[in-house]
Amino acid sequence: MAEEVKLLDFWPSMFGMRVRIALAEKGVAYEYVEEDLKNKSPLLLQMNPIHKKIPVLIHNGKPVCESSIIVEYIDEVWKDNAALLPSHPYQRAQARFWVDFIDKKLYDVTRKIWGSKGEEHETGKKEVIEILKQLEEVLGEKAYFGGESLGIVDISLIGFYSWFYTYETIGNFSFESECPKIVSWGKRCLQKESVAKSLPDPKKIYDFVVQLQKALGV
Ligand SMILES: N[C@@H](CCC(=O)N[C@@H](CSO)C(=O)NCC(=O)O)C(=O)O
Repeated sequence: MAEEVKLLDFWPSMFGMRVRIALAEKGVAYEYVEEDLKNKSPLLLQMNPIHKKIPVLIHNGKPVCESSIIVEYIDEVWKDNAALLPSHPYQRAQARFWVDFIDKKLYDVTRKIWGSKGEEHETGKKEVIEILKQLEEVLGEKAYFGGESLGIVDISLIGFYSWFYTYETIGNFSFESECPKIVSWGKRCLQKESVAKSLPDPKKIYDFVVQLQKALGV
């Protein structure tokens, strides 16, 4: 039976971008299915009945949910190409720690920047910069969080980089002056075709968020 790979996704999602990049890094052909999150498809509800969220990878009819779990699954199934996780158990544990840090910390505080005003908005800006400065420390002088090549931590963070223009424009600040190493790391990642073809135009994300703010009455 021919291998069937399908990705239920939503174009501005930094979580969906992770899976797109992982599949591209591995050279896996797949069917991209854009979801309307205001009117979720029966397939999404069937394949992810617990969270009802994207991304969902459907591999030969079987769903895998949660973006960082999907990236690890892709790394384990399509072993031949670029490894996305380190091979040494301790280094794998460290990579998973920083993926968990990004998941626990970054999404909620970035949402404060575009999803709220006043004190909450200002707090969000400060917290995002603090988190990115912590990640700058982790990156140090390495080219990537994965060392000499893109790894799961890079893949987990780079989707947020495509939202930087939105955060800076709405928040009226510059990541370049706050965390220059993260900005140059993002540009470096975008030199890779697997990243460049998976991340939307930052200005398209900004236009989407402005519409979202109007809809939410922000
Ligand atoms: N922990 C999960 C988060 C996915 C998610 O929030 N998906 C959003 C779109 S991106 O913000 C989603 O599907 N939202 C639909 C909903 O909340 O109903 C992961 O890493 O895959």
